[in-house]
Amino acid sequence: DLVSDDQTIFPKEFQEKYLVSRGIGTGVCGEVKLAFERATCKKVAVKIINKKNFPSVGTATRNAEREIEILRRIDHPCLIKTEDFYQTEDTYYIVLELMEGGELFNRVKAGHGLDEAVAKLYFYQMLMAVEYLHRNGIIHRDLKPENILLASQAKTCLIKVTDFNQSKILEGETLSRTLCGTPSYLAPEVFTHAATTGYGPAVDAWSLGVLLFVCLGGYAPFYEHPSRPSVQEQIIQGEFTMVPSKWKGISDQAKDMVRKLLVVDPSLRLSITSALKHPWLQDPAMLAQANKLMYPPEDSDTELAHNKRPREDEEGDGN
Ligand SMILES: C/C(=N\O)c1ccc(O)cc1O
Repeated sequence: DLVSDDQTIFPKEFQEKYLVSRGIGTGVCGEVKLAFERATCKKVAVKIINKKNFPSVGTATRNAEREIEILRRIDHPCLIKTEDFYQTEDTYYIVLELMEGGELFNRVKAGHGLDEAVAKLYFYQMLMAVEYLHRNGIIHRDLKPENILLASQAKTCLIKVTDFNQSKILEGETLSRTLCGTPSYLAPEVFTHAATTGYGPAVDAWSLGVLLFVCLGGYAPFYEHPSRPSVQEQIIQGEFTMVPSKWKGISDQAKDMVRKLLVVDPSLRLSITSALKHPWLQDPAMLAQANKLMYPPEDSDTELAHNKRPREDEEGDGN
């Protein structure tokens, strides 16, 4: 095994395929580094996860390989692709698609929300990605701004959801591990029913509601404050405030979407499918923009390609 500049140990076969560069992100479950695939110079992201954060027994490791196979088949324009997977005795190395725009977390500056039109474009793509996961039997369970990546520095860009694989690959989440991260995005039933009746895909609808609240308002709906109940209590009560100064200029339809997602009772909460039908998203210009980002026309269909080819009525040797 060779050691990279900051003492991270990488397996030899990994080093033979990838050249590791600088750190580009850190999360609860591991560090992310930029790397280059030696054969193609293609840039990738490598998530390095210390197994002690995911206590695994023999069966879990076998599960990891099986889960990797499932995840390799996951294919949606708004989901980060798992490109490769290595493990040593104490570490997982997950090679992921690189997103040049980084984390949404860095785009939603404290105190300033995104333009409503930008938030709508991003939120629609998140809904499409999560609806696809649910259709494939995967509940994300950890949707938050750090797990929403942007394809470029442009405001109007493709977004991709990541980390849906970690909890799926690295053995099912235990409630204790779920509670080890920041609870701000966790749905109420994770605290009140998870240990007994468990929880379903509606937890992702709640987290998307929190994400949309943060993108529009520029602050979190449930947050630690000395004079307030604990975040867990605020969530269980569904207590949040849309501060007028922060929400002035935001449309009533956008606020209605947030209010219908941040509903404590999962059976009454807006489902992902219903959210996609909400009036706020019936916006042809946004839908056209999102579809162009998710399904870009093939090169041969773009006007650029047309400009290169002489038209039939033009001079040319006919080839
Ligand atoms: C996890 C990940 N990609 O899969 C990633 C994480 C952080 C970042 O700045 C860029 C990235 O592409």
